[in-house]
Amino acid sequence: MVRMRNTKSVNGTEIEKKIKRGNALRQGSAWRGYRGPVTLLLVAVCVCGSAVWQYVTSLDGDIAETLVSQGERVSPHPRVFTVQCSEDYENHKRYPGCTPQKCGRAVTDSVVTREEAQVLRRLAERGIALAGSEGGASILDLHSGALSMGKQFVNIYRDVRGRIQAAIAETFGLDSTLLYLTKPTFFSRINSTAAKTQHDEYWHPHVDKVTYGSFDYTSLLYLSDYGSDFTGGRFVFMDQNGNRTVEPRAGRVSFFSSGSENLHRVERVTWGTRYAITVSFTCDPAHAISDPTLL
Ligand SMILES: O=C(O)CCC(=O)C(=O)O
Ligand SMILES: [Fe+2]
Repeated sequence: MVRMRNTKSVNGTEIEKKIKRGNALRQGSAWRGYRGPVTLLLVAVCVCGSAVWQYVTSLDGDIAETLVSQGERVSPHPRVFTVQCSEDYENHKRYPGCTPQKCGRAVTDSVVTREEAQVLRRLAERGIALAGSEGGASILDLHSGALSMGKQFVNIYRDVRGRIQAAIAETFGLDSTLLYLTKPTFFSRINSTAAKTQHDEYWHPHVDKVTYGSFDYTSLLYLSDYGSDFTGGRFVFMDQNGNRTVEPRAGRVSFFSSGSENLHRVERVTWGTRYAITVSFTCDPAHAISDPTLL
Protein backbone atom coordinates (compact mmCIF):
# COMPACT_ATOMS: atom_id res chain seq x y z
CA MET A 1 0.00 0.00 0.00
CA VAL A 2 2.79 2.25 0.99
CA ARG A 3 4.67 1.46 -2.27
CA MET A 4 1.50 1.91 -4.33
CA ARG A 5 0.96 5.31 -2.73
CA ASN A 6 4.59 6.22 -3.42
CA THR A 7 4.38 5.16 -7.08
CA LYS A 8 1.19 7.05 -7.46
CA SER A 9 2.62 10.16 -5.92
CA VAL A 10 5.80 9.92 -8.10
CA ASN A 11 3.58 9.60 -11.18
CA GLY A 12 1.44 12.44 -9.91
CA THR A 13 4.46 14.72 -9.53
CA GLU A 14 5.65 13.95 -13.06
CA ILE A 15 2.21 14.60 -14.47
CA GLU A 16 2.06 17.90 -12.61
CA LYS A 17 5.48 18.83 -14.01
CA LYS A 18 4.32 17.96 -17.53
CA ILE A 19 1.18 20.02 -17.10
CA LYS A 20 3.23 22.96 -15.84
CA ARG A 21 5.72 22.65 -18.70
CA GLY A 22 2.81 22.44 -21.15
CA ASN A 23 1.22 25.54 -19.63
CA ALA A 24 4.50 27.41 -19.80
CA LEU A 25 4.95 26.47 -23.43
CA ARG A 26 1.38 27.48 -24.21
CA GLN A 27 1.86 30.80 -22.42
CA GLY A 28 5.10 31.34 -24.33
CA SER A 29 3.51 30.71 -27.65
CA ALA A 30 0.47 32.79 -26.66
CA TRP A 31 2.81 35.75 -25.87
CA ARG A 32 4.56 35.20 -29.17
CA GLY A 33 1.15 35.52 -30.81
CA TYR A 34 0.40 38.79 -28.95
CA ARG A 35 3.87 40.28 -29.42
CA GLY A 36 3.05 42.00 -32.72
CA PRO A 37 -0.19 43.74 -31.66
CA VAL A 38 1.27 44.69 -28.25
CA THR A 39 4.31 46.29 -29.91
CA LEU A 40 2.01 48.15 -32.27
CA LEU A 41 -0.07 49.32 -29.34
CA LEU A 42 3.05 50.56 -27.50
CA VAL A 43 4.21 52.44 -30.58
CA ALA A 44 0.75 53.99 -30.95
CA VAL A 45 0.77 55.06 -27.26
CA CYS A 46 4.22 56.61 -27.70
CA VAL A 47 3.20 58.47 -30.87
CA CYS A 48 -0.03 59.78 -29.27
CA GLY A 49 1.86 60.71 -26.08
CA SER A 50 4.44 62.68 -27.97
CA ALA A 51 1.75 64.41 -30.06
CA VAL A 52 -0.09 65.43 -26.85
CA TRP A 53 3.19 66.60 -25.32
CA GLN A 54 4.02 68.65 -28.39
CA TYR A 55 0.56 70.22 -28.27
CA VAL A 56 0.84 71.05 -24.55
CA THR A 57 4.33 72.52 -24.86
CA SER A 58 3.33 74.54 -27.90
CA LEU A 59 0.35 76.19 -26.22
CA ASP A 60 2.20 79.51 -25.90
CA GLY A 61 3.10 79.25 -29.55
CA ASP A 62 -0.27 78.29 -30.96
CA ILE A 63 -0.11 80.99 -33.57
CA ALA A 64 -2.68 80.66 -36.31
CA GLU A 65 -1.86 83.63 -38.51
CA THR A 66 0.80 86.31 -38.70
CA LEU A 67 -0.81 89.64 -39.58
CA VAL A 68 2.49 91.44 -40.01
CA SER A 69 5.95 89.90 -39.74
CA GLN A 70 9.07 91.63 -38.48
CA GLY A 71 10.85 91.44 -41.82
CA GLU A 72 8.31 93.33 -43.88
CA ARG A 73 7.81 97.09 -43.96
CA VAL A 74 4.22 98.30 -44.03
CA SER A 75 4.32 101.56 -45.96
CA PRO A 76 3.04 104.05 -46.98
CA HIS A 77 -0.48 103.11 -45.84
CA PRO A 78 -1.35 101.23 -42.66
CA ARG A 79 -2.46 97.62 -43.06
CA VAL A 80 -5.98 97.65 -41.67
CA PHE A 81 -8.01 94.70 -40.35
CA THR A 82 -11.63 95.52 -39.56
CA VAL A 83 -13.46 93.62 -36.82
CA GLN A 84 -16.98 93.99 -35.51
CA CYS A 85 -17.23 96.35 -32.50
CA SER A 86 -18.06 94.67 -29.19
CA GLU A 87 -20.86 95.89 -26.94
CA ASP A 88 -18.37 97.41 -24.48
CA TYR A 89 -18.90 100.89 -25.84
CA GLU A 90 -22.63 100.75 -25.09
CA ASN A 91 -21.90 100.80 -21.37
CA HIS A 92 -20.06 104.10 -21.71
CA LYS A 93 -21.10 107.58 -22.70
CA ARG A 94 -20.77 108.01 -26.46
CA TYR A 95 -18.75 110.82 -27.95
CA PRO A 96 -19.79 111.47 -31.57
CA GLY A 97 -16.79 111.75 -33.87
CA CYS A 98 -14.64 109.69 -31.51
CA THR A 99 -16.36 106.66 -29.92
CA PRO A 100 -15.58 103.65 -32.15
CA GLN A 101 -18.21 102.92 -34.76
CA LYS A 102 -15.75 101.12 -36.92
CA CYS A 103 -13.51 98.79 -34.92
CA GLY A 104 -10.38 96.94 -35.82
CA ARG A 105 -6.64 96.99 -35.81
CA ALA A 106 -3.95 98.45 -38.00
CA VAL A 107 -0.19 98.37 -38.36
CA THR A 108 2.11 100.91 -39.98
CA ASP A 109 5.86 101.28 -40.36
CA SER A 110 5.74 104.74 -41.88
CA VAL A 111 4.58 106.90 -38.97
CA VAL A 112 7.75 106.65 -36.87
CA THR A 113 11.25 106.20 -38.31
CA ARG A 114 13.69 103.59 -37.05
CA GLU A 115 16.01 106.44 -36.06
CA GLU A 116 13.32 107.99 -33.88
CA ALA A 117 12.62 104.59 -32.37
CA GLN A 118 16.31 104.22 -31.59
CA VAL A 119 16.45 107.56 -29.78
CA LEU A 120 13.34 106.67 -27.79
CA ARG A 121 14.77 103.27 -26.99
CA ARG A 122 17.97 104.81 -25.59
CA LEU A 123 15.86 107.09 -23.43
CA ALA A 124 13.81 104.09 -22.28
CA GLU A 125 16.98 102.16 -21.44
CA ARG A 126 18.29 105.04 -19.34
CA GLY A 127 14.98 105.80 -17.65
CA ILE A 128 14.13 102.18 -16.82
CA ALA A 129 17.67 101.44 -15.62
CA LEU A 130 16.97 103.93 -12.84
CA ALA A 131 13.49 102.78 -12.00
CA GLY A 132 13.03 99.23 -13.35
CA SER A 133 11.75 96.21 -11.44
CA GLU A 134 13.72 93.04 -10.82
CA GLY A 135 11.09 90.85 -12.45
CA GLY A 136 10.62 90.25 -16.17
CA ALA A 137 8.58 93.39 -16.88
CA SER A 138 9.26 97.02 -16.05
CA ILE A 139 7.19 100.02 -16.92
CA LEU A 140 8.02 103.66 -16.80
CA ASP A 141 4.90 105.77 -16.55
CA LEU A 142 5.38 108.89 -18.61
CA HIS A 143 2.98 110.86 -16.44
CA SER A 144 4.16 109.94 -13.01
CA GLY A 145 5.56 113.45 -12.68
CA ALA A 146 8.62 112.01 -10.99
CA LEU A 147 10.61 111.66 -14.13
CA SER A 148 12.90 114.01 -15.94
CA MET A 149 13.35 112.64 -19.45
CA GLY A 150 14.89 115.80 -20.90
CA LYS A 151 13.97 118.14 -23.73
CA GLN A 152 14.89 115.69 -26.50
CA PHE A 153 12.39 113.16 -25.25
CA VAL A 154 9.58 115.66 -24.78
CA ASN A 155 10.00 116.97 -28.33
CA ILE A 156 10.18 113.57 -30.03
CA TYR A 157 7.39 112.19 -27.91
CA ARG A 158 5.01 115.09 -28.64
CA ASP A 159 5.72 114.78 -32.33
CA VAL A 160 5.38 111.03 -32.50
CA ARG A 161 2.19 110.92 -30.48
CA GLY A 162 0.67 113.62 -32.76
CA ARG A 163 1.43 111.48 -35.83
CA ILE A 164 0.05 108.33 -34.20
CA GLN A 165 -3.11 110.24 -33.24
CA ALA A 166 -3.52 111.44 -36.84
CA ALA A 167 -3.09 107.87 -38.17
CA ILE A 168 -5.71 106.56 -35.73
CA ALA A 169 -8.15 109.33 -36.68
CA GLU A 170 -7.70 108.74 -40.38
CA THR A 171 -7.97 104.95 -40.15
CA PHE A 172 -11.10 104.94 -37.99
CA GLY A 173 -12.72 108.01 -39.59
CA LEU A 174 -12.52 110.22 -36.47
CA ASP A 175 -12.05 113.88 -35.77
CA SER A 176 -8.46 113.92 -34.51
CA THR A 177 -9.14 116.90 -32.23
CA LEU A 178 -11.70 114.83 -30.31
CA LEU A 179 -9.10 112.22 -29.30
CA TYR A 180 -7.20 112.84 -26.08
CA LEU A 181 -4.10 111.29 -24.65
CA THR A 182 -4.97 109.31 -21.51
CA LYS A 183 -3.14 107.33 -18.88
CA PRO A 184 -1.40 105.08 -18.38
CA THR A 185 0.97 105.91 -21.23
CA PHE A 186 4.25 104.18 -20.58
CA PHE A 187 7.54 102.71 -21.69
CA SER A 188 7.77 98.97 -21.17
CA ARG A 189 10.81 96.75 -20.99
CA ILE A 190 10.32 93.01 -21.01
CA ASN A 191 12.96 90.31 -20.66
CA SER A 192 12.98 86.63 -19.76
CA THR A 193 13.76 87.12 -16.05
CA ALA A 194 11.24 85.23 -13.92
CA ALA A 195 8.32 87.31 -12.67
CA LYS A 196 8.78 88.49 -9.07
CA THR A 197 5.38 90.10 -8.57
CA GLN A 198 1.99 89.93 -10.28
CA HIS A 199 2.86 93.17 -12.08
CA ASP A 200 5.62 91.30 -13.89
CA GLU A 201 3.05 88.94 -15.43
CA TYR A 202 2.56 90.85 -18.64
CA TRP A 203 1.45 87.83 -20.68
CA HIS A 204 -2.16 87.50 -19.44
CA PRO A 205 -4.95 87.95 -22.01
CA HIS A 206 -6.78 91.23 -21.44
CA VAL A 207 -9.04 93.89 -22.90
CA ASP A 208 -7.56 97.36 -22.56
CA LYS A 209 -10.92 99.09 -22.06
CA VAL A 210 -11.64 96.74 -19.15
CA THR A 211 -8.12 96.84 -17.69
CA TYR A 212 -7.56 100.58 -18.02
CA GLY A 213 -11.10 102.02 -18.11
CA SER A 214 -10.60 105.21 -20.05
CA PHE A 215 -8.97 103.71 -23.17
CA ASP A 216 -10.86 103.91 -26.48
CA TYR A 217 -7.89 103.43 -28.79
CA THR A 218 -4.61 101.78 -27.86
CA SER A 219 -1.40 102.28 -29.76
CA LEU A 220 1.89 100.50 -29.35
CA LEU A 221 5.13 101.86 -30.66
CA TYR A 222 7.79 99.17 -30.80
CA LEU A 223 11.37 100.13 -30.10
CA SER A 224 13.10 96.81 -30.78
CA ASP A 225 13.06 93.99 -33.30
CA TYR A 226 11.45 90.60 -32.84
CA GLY A 227 13.94 87.87 -33.76
CA SER A 228 17.17 89.86 -33.37
CA ASP A 229 16.73 91.90 -30.15
CA PHE A 230 14.49 89.30 -28.50
CA THR A 231 12.59 86.08 -29.12
CA GLY A 232 9.05 85.33 -27.96
CA GLY A 233 7.23 88.60 -27.18
CA ARG A 234 4.95 88.68 -30.20
CA PHE A 235 1.67 90.55 -29.80
CA VAL A 236 -1.30 88.19 -30.10
CA PHE A 237 -4.91 89.12 -30.92
CA MET A 238 -6.97 86.27 -29.49
CA ASP A 239 -9.92 85.96 -31.84
CA GLN A 240 -12.63 83.33 -31.44
CA ASN A 241 -11.51 81.55 -34.57
CA GLY A 242 -7.78 81.67 -33.80
CA ASN A 243 -4.82 83.80 -32.87
CA ARG A 244 -3.39 86.58 -35.02
CA THR A 245 0.02 88.04 -34.32
CA VAL A 246 1.92 91.20 -34.92
CA GLU A 247 5.69 90.83 -34.78
CA PRO A 248 7.35 93.87 -33.20
CA ARG A 249 9.76 95.88 -35.33
CA ALA A 250 11.56 99.07 -34.23
CA GLY A 251 9.48 102.04 -35.40
CA ARG A 252 6.37 99.92 -36.00
CA VAL A 253 3.09 101.33 -34.71
CA SER A 254 0.23 98.96 -34.05
CA PHE A 255 -3.11 100.50 -33.05
CA PHE A 256 -6.57 99.18 -32.36
CA SER A 257 -9.93 99.96 -30.79
CA SER A 258 -9.64 99.09 -27.09
CA GLY A 259 -12.84 97.02 -26.54
CA SER A 260 -13.20 93.25 -26.23
CA GLU A 261 -13.20 92.88 -30.01
CA ASN A 262 -9.46 93.17 -29.47
CA LEU A 263 -8.73 90.72 -26.66
CA HIS A 264 -4.96 90.31 -26.66
CA ARG A 265 -1.82 89.20 -24.89
CA VAL A 266 1.92 89.37 -25.29
CA GLU A 267 3.83 86.10 -25.65
CA ARG A 268 6.46 85.48 -23.00
CA VAL A 269 9.85 86.80 -23.99
CA THR A 270 12.22 83.84 -24.15
CA TRP A 271 15.48 85.66 -24.85
CA GLY A 272 16.74 89.27 -25.05
CA THR A 273 14.97 92.50 -24.18
CA ARG A 274 11.87 94.01 -25.74
CA TYR A 275 11.12 97.74 -25.53
CA ALA A 276 7.82 99.41 -26.44
CA ILE A 277 5.71 102.45 -25.63
CA THR A 278 1.99 102.15 -24.98
CA VAL A 279 0.32 105.39 -26.06
CA SER A 280 -3.35 105.43 -25.17
CA PHE A 281 -6.24 107.64 -26.25
CA THR A 282 -9.67 108.39 -24.85
CA CYS A 283 -12.75 110.10 -26.20
CA ASP A 284 -13.70 111.39 -22.76
CA PRO A 285 -12.22 114.85 -22.13
CA ALA A 286 -12.53 114.20 -18.38
CA HIS A 287 -9.85 111.50 -18.73
CA ALA A 288 -7.51 113.58 -20.86
CA ILE A 289 -3.95 114.15 -19.70
CA SER A 290 -1.41 116.55 -21.09
CA ASP A 291 1.83 115.58 -22.82
CA PRO A 292 4.69 114.97 -20.42
CA THR A 293 6.39 118.25 -19.62
CA LEU A 294 10.00 119.00 -19.00
CA LEU A 295 10.66 118.84 -15.28
O1 LIG B 1 3.58 95.72 -25.54
C1 LIG B 1 2.68 95.21 -26.17
O2 LIG B 1 2.83 94.68 -27.29
C2 LIG B 1 1.27 95.19 -25.60
C3 LIG B 1 1.13 95.80 -24.26
C4 LIG B 1 -0.27 95.81 -23.79
O3 LIG B 1 -1.05 94.94 -24.06
C5 LIG B 1 -0.74 96.92 -22.98
O4 LIG B 1 0.04 97.82 -22.67
O5 LIG B 1 -1.93 96.93 -22.62
FE1 LIG C 1 -3.05 95.68 -23.68
